[in-house]
Amino acid sequence: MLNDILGYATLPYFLEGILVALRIAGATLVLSLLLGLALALAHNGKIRFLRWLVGGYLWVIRGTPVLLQLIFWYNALPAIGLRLGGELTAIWSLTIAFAAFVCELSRGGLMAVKQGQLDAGAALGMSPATVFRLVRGPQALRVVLPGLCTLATYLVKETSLASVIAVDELTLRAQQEVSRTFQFVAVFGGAAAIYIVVNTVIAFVQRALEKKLDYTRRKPPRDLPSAPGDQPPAAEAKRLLDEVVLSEAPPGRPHVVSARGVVKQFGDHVVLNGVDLNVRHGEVVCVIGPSGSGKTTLLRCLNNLEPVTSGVIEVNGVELGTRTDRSGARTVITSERRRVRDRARARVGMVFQQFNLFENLTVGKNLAAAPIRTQKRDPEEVRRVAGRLLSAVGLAGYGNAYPHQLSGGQQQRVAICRALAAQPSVLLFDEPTSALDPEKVGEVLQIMQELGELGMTMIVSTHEMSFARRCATRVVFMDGGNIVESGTPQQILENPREPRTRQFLRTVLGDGVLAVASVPAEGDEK
Ligand SMILES: Nc1ncnc2c1ncn2[C@@H]1O[C@H](COP(=O)(O)OP(=O)(O)OP(=O)(O)O)[C@@H](O)[C@H]1O
Repeated sequence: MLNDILGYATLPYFLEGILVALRIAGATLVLSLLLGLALALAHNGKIRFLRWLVGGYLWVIRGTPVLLQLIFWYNALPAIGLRLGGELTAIWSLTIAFAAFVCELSRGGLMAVKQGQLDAGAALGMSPATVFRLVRGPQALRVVLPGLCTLATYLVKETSLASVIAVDELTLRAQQEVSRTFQFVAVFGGAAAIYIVVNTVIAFVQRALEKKLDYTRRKPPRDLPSAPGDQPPAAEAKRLLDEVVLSEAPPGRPHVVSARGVVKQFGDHVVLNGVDLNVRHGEVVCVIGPSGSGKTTLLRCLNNLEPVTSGVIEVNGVELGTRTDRSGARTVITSERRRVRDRARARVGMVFQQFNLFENLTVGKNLAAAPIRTQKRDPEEVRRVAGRLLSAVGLAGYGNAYPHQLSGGQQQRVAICRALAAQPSVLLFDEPTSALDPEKVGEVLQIMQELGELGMTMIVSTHEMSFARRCATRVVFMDGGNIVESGTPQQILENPREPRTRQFLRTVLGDGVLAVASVPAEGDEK
């Protein structure tokens, strides 16, 4: 019996049948991948009509058997004048059926990419298409690959359905052979063996692809320093950083950042309540305040990651998120292309609390992505600057490492280098040390201090009062979406005017720290 099965499994007539099946499966896979991805993008997109259309398509396709769809198209296509023949009809029908699965898989993959990855790309001035090509697509592919390969094996088997419309593939040939010889165990056994071999090959390909695409499984580069490198002395670090810090104020522009009457609402919740903030070139502004006071939201508005509800923000002479015409009338910019262009022109660098390094790219590529892809700078020059920056933060030799191979402190140092490599006009830091172990906090603050001393314009949302005291040129206290008061670190941290500021500082610093603690000001709360 085994010999009979083997005989049928190697029968040229059957092998030709599996070739037909593979032709249908291959063409269907490619076409359904393209169609499914387009459907997923439309389903996740902003055009409501397209979302409904795709939703309706998924509803019908998922709700009906593939066999019924195949027979329907076999009859419907000639009725509308399309005589495609059995094989092409099978490809058409299976593509429409399987694109629905690919669409849902792709949507899952796209949604699995963390928002922070997309924010980091946008903050670097990248267009959504560039972020998709470099970051979102590869990361989503890693997630959907096992599902796609399962779909491919399923597809090879489902080609057998085409036998009902007389496509001469393996299952039809096996049926014909059984009706001739009545040896159904040997014939169907032989056909099954062929399907199993093909799907085993697909499983091997899947494993190889998973290994290649799964950046989290990559081994650290051989030349990675075995012990974490020390940061160079401040003078040396500053010499290396000097090249990327804009030391001269741009002529005729008093403020690098100017926010006027900024209101931000999420639904009915007013998070920023008419914030005014002007920052001159070379200033280091530390924004402090209780949790929920709107610090992060302010930084995200300054970078146009969040559109403002009203008010105006200008960075580096570029109005972000709105357009004011000659009569002074202001309109919100809805065009994504325009928002991306403005963000790239304003060159706002951003360092996030959770680092948000591109997980699928090496350290070197993280630094080079925006300067090369978006700013179109010379790749050689970008690589040289990237090397200098990594040396300045004690990470020379880490260019080929992946973010997950670094400690939190190292990742945050790379994130600062990435923002600097794009030559920002201002650097925003959103609680850059909050996610770090206490002993790693110092290494990040040291770099920030060096940048401040070099004249980098920075706005830092922070709970590190000692850093604010030491490095800030101005401290801004926020509460309830308002700037309550601002002044020099001494004024705000040692002698605040406002009762709410005193109350906050007493909570975070303790009672004895405020010079004024024993001298209640007029209106101070008991
Ligand atoms: N996308 C959003 N949708 C709805 N509400 C939001 C959104 N982002 C922020 N908020 C709300 O805005 C308020 C201010 O949040 P924000 O993160 O700016 O505060 P924060 O001062 O940075 O706080 P923390 O110091 O804890 O980070 C909070 O009440 C928060 O719930």
